[in-house]
Amino acid sequence: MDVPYAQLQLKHQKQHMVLSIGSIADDYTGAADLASMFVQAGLRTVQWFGPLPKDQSFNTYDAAVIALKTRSAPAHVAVEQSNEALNSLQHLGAKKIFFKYCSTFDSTEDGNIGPVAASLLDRLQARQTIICPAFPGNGRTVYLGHLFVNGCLLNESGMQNHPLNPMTDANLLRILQRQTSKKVGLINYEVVQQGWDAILQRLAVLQKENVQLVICDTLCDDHLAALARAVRNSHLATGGSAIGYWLARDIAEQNGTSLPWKRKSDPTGGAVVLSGSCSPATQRQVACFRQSRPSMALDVPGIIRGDACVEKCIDWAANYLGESPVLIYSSPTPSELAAIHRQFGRRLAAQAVESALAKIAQGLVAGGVTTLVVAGGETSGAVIDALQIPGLSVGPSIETGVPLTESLGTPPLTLVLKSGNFGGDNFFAKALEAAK
Ligand SMILES: Nc1ncnc2c1ncn2[C@@H]1O[C@H](COP(=O)(O)OP(=O)(O)O)[C@@H](O)[C@H]1O
Ligand SMILES: O=C(O)[C@@H](O)C(=O)COP(=O)(O)O
Repeated sequence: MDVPYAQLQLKHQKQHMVLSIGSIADDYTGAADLASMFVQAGLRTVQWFGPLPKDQSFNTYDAAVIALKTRSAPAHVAVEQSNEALNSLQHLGAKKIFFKYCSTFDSTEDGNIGPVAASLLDRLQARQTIICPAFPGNGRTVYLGHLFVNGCLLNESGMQNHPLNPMTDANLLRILQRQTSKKVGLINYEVVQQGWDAILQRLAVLQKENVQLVICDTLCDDHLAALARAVRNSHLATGGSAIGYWLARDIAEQNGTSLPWKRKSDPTGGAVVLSGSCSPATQRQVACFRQSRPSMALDVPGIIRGDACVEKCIDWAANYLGESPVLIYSSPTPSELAAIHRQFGRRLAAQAVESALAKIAQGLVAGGVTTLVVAGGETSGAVIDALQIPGLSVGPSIETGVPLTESLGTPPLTLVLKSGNFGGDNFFAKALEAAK
């Protein structure tokens, strides 16, 4: 049975427990997106890479977002890591749990949204959760269970060409039901439109029918606000960062205002942009930045052959450090990407690019770089892991879903982790300006 959320809040305060909400995100940029929403809603937020350590205090934060790299992992690995993350959040008293996945519902053949959501339900002994990927502010809406990106069906939005998780179906009921044995259902827009009490009633009806995973039509922010209000007392909610914002706002309104964010990092070292995203928005950002700043494309076949491409990029970038930020990228067009996949295989090529960018990041930080803008979720995961960054203090948004952050640990670095499809054409310059 779910306990009223307000009662849990009181219990936390009495026991000096700190986290009002704990989240598990399936990739690093998605986590940054969610963390930025929490901050915007008024919660002091830490982003942590992996389970929160038990011997460390997080009592200066209202919210924690655990970033995992599970989006493209085998389903059993995603479930195992998500469960470990859940344990660590529960240890800190976070009884409101939010599972964050992509607003384009990025999935593998086997999951991982269904298996992870199902496992979290079981572990929390919760009977139902909403499935709410929509992000109307960024053009992602759900209508009659179908996901649209800027008015195009998901499978016609460019996501059908994604290098790791090509999305070739827009029907969320079909996608999710393929991933889990738990029953999947829908609350359609006619109900959502009527407001939170109608949603609550419909959830109760579906619960009687043993529907545990409830996809929610969402066309606008009013729908998100109503959905968040309807699940105020649920232990588990799942979705994109937009529903995360409304859940956090509900909590922040009860908690009061948070303190302003302060930076400790030195912004005067060198700055680089590393991009391994092939998404259309990143393609445009790469093209825009290249017009006015030094840039170098990765030689992917060379990397796979074992040529000294990484060293070449580091040496090249070193010439500019202190003078100008530089861009190092691999953002091939869909046809170039298809050719690479044919020649080397999808996984091998992706891993080679991730590993090269991660090594370049290591070399450049060792050489004095203190600001990194990284484009792409998997790419960010590889870079953060290579730099052994434990967590981030999350600051204000540069653009929707992309916050300015600072690494925890020494020396602090200024970091911007950008989801592939987020940001305007001039995003890289804007992020570097915000990082100054
Ligand atoms: N030339 C390339 N050939 C094959 N894979 C590539 C190439 N360039 C980038 N990739 C891979 O594409 C994937 C992009 O995913 P990601 O970084 O999550 O970006 P996004 O946020 O756009 O999804 C990464 O695994 C990256 O290594
Ligand atoms: O929900 C979203 O769209 C983002 O938060 C996100 O997860 C994007 O993933 P990547 O494009 O792989 O960065």
